[in-house]
Amino acid sequence: MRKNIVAGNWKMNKTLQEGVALATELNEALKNKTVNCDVIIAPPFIHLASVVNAIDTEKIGVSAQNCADKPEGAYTGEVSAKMVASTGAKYVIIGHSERRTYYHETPEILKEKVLLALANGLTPIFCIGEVLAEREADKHFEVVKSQIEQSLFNLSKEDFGKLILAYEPVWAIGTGKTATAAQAQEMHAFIRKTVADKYGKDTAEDLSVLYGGSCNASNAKELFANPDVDGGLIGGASLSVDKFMPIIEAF
Ligand SMILES: O=C[C@H](O)COP(=O)(O)O
Repeated sequence: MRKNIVAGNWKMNKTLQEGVALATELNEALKNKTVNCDVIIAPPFIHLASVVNAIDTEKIGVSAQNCADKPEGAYTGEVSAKMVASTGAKYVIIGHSERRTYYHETPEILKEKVLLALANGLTPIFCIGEVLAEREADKHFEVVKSQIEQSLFNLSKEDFGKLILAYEPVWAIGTGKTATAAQAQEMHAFIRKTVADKYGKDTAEDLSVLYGGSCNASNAKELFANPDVDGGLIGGASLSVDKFMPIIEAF
């Protein structure tokens, strides 16, 4: 079902102690509050179980930032979707541009990760988005469509309906350069239409599509006010409760 969602991707930040402290502080801040969105945090793998134990997971969902493209076995250093699920985490970010760029994750690899996440009961938060050169060449719609087609259009309608998508223009990530509300709305509407053409209007209307890229307390309200923007995937501004709470409260 389509929901408003604010998700914080901590990336490679915070020691275990700092991460548990941040999660605990957020939990306190949300304790007696009614908010108009689901809240998710995505700490590093090694924090997952401790964070799950430190918070009320009915109020804050926990996500991994990645999972392996293999179910189990001799893959040194990898963490499987099954292991992620065993910590109590319910979500996993897949296809973040940092994984695509720095770790050379291809559409085929991402396709496997999505299948394994779903098979283990995790909700994938699947990231898509163009780099600056692609936007400047007016190829951003084509690029985003092909990212969706290549890694997700093998899914059944039922499985596709379990996904969350996150549109993150790569040029806006960590740069302080946010997409305008109009640019975000235009792309989110395009994403929904792409999904509708393949799976039908009902699936597209039920899908939550988040925006990510320098989203913060000052621009969240304007971004989230768009009809096709269902929330945000927040990096830098999710690393302190003072910065993250106003984004949650932008709904
Ligand atoms: O996953 C989060 C995004 O990459 C956005 O990061 P940012 O808010 O630091 O730009």
